[in-house]
Amino acid sequence: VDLLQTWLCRTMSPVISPLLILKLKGPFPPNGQLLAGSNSAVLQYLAGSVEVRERFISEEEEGILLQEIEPTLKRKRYEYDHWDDAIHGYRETEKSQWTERNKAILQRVRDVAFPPGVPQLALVHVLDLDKKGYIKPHVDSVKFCGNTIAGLCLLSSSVMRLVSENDACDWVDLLLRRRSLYILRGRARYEFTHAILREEESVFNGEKVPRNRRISVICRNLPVHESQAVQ
Ligand SMILES: O=C(O)CCC(=O)C(=O)O
Ligand SMILES: [Fe+2]
Ligand SMILES: [Mn+2]
Repeated sequence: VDLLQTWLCRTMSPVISPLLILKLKGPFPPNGQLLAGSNSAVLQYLAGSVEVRERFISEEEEGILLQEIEPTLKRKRYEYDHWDDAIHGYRETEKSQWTERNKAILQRVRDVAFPPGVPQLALVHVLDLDKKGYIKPHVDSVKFCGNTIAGLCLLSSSVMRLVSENDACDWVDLLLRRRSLYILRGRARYEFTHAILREEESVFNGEKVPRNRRISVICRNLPVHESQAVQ
């Protein structure tokens, strides 16, 4: 029985379950659905700890963020060949100073992601993935990052895959459209790895999600021991 389950898991996980294939006949994504998973139990398990908000920023706001980010990024080179890195084809920066307009956008992110008074990292993480870039499955360091990760997605849509660390058969894909905000908390942040799929694998519910250069702007809170230390 174990062998059979393993075999089923291996054949099922990269493709889509029959349940989800049925939905493909409708508009894409079906019912505006942004989450797809290996089974309904895993979708339910993560329901309270994953959020995707489409059109969280306007095109104009995306442009204003890019204007401030681009000069810093352009001075760096994309990194490709560090086999040990979780991220491939990227450059990044951390930023604490923002123009008033962008401060207001980031404050909106913080307001929906974190309850009032939660100690947050002052530095905002800006990650620029090349068209060929991708993020391998990983769990963010519990030493440096608290229970919530909130990321704004600029320039390109992409697919984020969450896979249970207990059972690789349990996975959920998120459709992260350009200008959406995603939030991972609790279970999704601690018990599942997250990854951004490479161009060749960038498929959601059977539909190709074209990948281009993608920039994420990520706000995080502090782990509890850190926030206690600064009080
Ligand atoms: O680009 C993203 O949205 C996720 C980045 C990420 O997983 C990380 O920096 O730990
Ligand atoms: Fe991460
Ligand atoms: Mn390295």
